[in-house]
Amino acid sequence: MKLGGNANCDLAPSCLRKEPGEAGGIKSSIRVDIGHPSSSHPSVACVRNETNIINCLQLPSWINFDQWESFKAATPLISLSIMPPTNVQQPLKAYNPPPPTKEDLDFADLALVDFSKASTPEGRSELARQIHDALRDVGFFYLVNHGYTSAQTAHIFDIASATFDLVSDEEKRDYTGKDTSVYRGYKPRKAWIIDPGVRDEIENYAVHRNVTAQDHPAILRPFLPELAAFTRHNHDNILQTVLRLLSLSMELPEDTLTKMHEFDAAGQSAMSFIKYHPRGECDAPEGSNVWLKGHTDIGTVTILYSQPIGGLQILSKDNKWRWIKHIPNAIVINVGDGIEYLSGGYYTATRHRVIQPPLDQRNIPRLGVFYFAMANDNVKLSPLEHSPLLQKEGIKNYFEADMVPTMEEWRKERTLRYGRSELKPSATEERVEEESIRGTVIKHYN
Ligand SMILES: O=C(O)CCC(=O)C(=O)O
Ligand SMILES: [Fe+2]
Repeated sequence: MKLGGNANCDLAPSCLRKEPGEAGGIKSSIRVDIGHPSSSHPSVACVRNETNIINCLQLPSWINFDQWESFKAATPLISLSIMPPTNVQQPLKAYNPPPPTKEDLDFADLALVDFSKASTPEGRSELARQIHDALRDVGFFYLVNHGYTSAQTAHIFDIASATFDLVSDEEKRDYTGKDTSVYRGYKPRKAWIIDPGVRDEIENYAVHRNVTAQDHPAILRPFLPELAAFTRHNHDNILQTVLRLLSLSMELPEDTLTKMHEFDAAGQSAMSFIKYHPRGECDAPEGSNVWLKGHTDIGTVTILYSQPIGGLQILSKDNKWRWIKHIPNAIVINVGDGIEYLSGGYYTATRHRVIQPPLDQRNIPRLGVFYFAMANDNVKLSPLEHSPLLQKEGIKNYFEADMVPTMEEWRKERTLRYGRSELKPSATEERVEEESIRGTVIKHYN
């Protein structure tokens, strides 16, 4: 193992990055840029003090975790990020979900958007029309040919499964998010109120898109390059393309929304793994089968990797809850509050919930992989008034002029209250509870 004691690391410019907004850009911690696993970017860890890179370590293929742990212990650092070489990965147990339900359920009719058409301007115009109609009529749609193979997606599910099943409760506690205004690290079961006297059985593990911006349990560390590539793919390929189509669909320049969602800007677009533990019969009051209350998503675009265990339902225009059907290796897309406010109500954030899975899948834990996109923190969630379409169709303002939140304010206020704040029963709708945030009403459905 080479432990050079100088700054002569030709990888340094690419492996260290300035923290945005910092004076002089130097922080007393180190960063390792991860690179794409399909490239030949070597695994490297760099150590820096206040001003200089003092040591770069190129990790040879034979390093193991004990050696890495001793290196870390022997190195007086404030913080350290590492991309371990991919060949120290232990193979993970494959996650094998059950087959899709055979029950004849009332499924929502979602459009299938073929992303392979997005590479040409003509294709994007066609897809922009398609997602326009899908969002106006139904609110959710599928994406296929999104660039990840079934095997790549399956391995992300293997990692998600290990995040919950192969980490001890004690270690989970060390990586549990402390700040309840942001999803980061684990959220344990029972943190949220579902019904009076009923708590959730949902475990979450949220990962900032810059995966080295937080520490991870040991089992995940060898997979950080893969997870980094995954958040990049979600952000740069899937999200940015959806945003281009959305901008076009509102007759706006194609980069209108992409500029509001920069990977490197301050913001909270993040990946999440979610595990729903089956609820015991006695844990819920008679007749309550809601696992995650009906809600709108807080951010702009939600990317949900289709998985076979049923339970996700959307509230259709006719006020009926309809199931989302599993399509292997498809992505399910919906828009959240952010797009509703930016589009002045032209696109509404469709309400959705998770209920107990159908009978033939009962008592099976339900695992999900998501990328929850948010606009840059400093984006004001006011309508894109220069859209000719919105001007024609009418623009709704959800907030008084001096109350319009930024994305950061909105996500923090919503996250802080979610599952914790007191909700009032709606005066007009049954099984609906409400809260008011900045003078706008947020509804929660059972
Ligand atoms: O688990 C699902 O299928 C949906 C989860 C969801 O809606 C959310 O976490 O916002
Ligand atoms: Fe949601």
